[in-house]
Amino acid sequence: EPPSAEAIIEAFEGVLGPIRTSRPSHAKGTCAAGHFVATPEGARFSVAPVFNGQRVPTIIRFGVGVGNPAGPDTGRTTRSLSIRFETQAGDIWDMANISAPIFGAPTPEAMVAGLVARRPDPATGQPDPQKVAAFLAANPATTLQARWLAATLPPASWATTPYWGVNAFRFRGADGEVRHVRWVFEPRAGVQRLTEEEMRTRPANFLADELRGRVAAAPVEFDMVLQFAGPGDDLVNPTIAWPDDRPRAVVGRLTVTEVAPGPGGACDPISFLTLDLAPGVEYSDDPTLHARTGTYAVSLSRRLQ
Ligand code: HEM
Repeated sequence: EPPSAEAIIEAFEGVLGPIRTSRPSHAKGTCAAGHFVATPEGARFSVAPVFNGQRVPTIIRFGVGVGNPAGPDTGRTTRSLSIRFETQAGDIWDMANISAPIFGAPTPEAMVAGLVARRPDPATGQPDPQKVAAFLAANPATTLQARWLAATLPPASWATTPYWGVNAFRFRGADGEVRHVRWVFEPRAGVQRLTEEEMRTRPANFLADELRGRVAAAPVEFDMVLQFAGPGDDLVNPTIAWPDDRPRAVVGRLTVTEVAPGPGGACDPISFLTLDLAPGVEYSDDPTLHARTGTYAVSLSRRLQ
């Protein structure tokens, strides 16, 4: 039995304290808005309404993978791009994507065990380094994302990094065929990362103003690209990326046209994980994907109390 949503939230709260107003993960963020338009390839690979080629309004949240809303924009953590699509007919699809191709836990059990191992020791207020080391030694898959982040400089802008959906999904195409896919949002501005020097000198809160400046000059765009699973590709473990040479298709373009002038906004009362698009887009059997649904809902209800 995988851990319940309540058990997962309790594990987060054991490390970060009670959830009150901010998210326990990607606590820092800025609301934005724009629209999505699918390509003909999008309509070919999914019968979901979002891919019908019409302009679909979106509510967007750009985030930073920190446990505290005051965390720095310059650290070797993930950045995020969360999107709510809402079609003219009222179909809603929410997704939360990160700036790394893999996740930090292979299963919900490993995620909970990792959080429990990092619970601060009441005597010191710090996690017990021995417990953390023993957990990592016993769960090497939980070190893969941290290794990727250690080897990759952080983005210079929210507009200059790819964002991966990470979990596998099933797309039902216009031909009736069901395909296992993962997606990535590729920045039309190209990939640009901070230098080591800039990591030290950029202010802790540079990302929101940088994005406001960019969008004031011209919309910021991303191509949504599907990657199709090949034979033997892992469909249930988000710590394993699929090989780069798998077939791809550009299925749509996201255009960011507005950035909130300050904190808060329309993205805050959303937990970005609603899937209302069956039969065009469905969950894979990945247990970490299934664990997200209830957990995001519980987190939302606590932070909106
Ligand atoms: C066992 C698996 C996972 C658990 C238990 C989990 C848990 C959570 C929770 C509790 C939140 C806060 C939600 C809210 O308050 O609205 C969150 C946010 C987030 N998670 Fe996960 N997560 C999991 C897997 C993933 C994966 C695989 C990704 C990779 C794409 C991911 C990316 C994000 C992002 C981007 C956010 C911020 C969403 C926003 O902007 O509101 N998570 N996660």
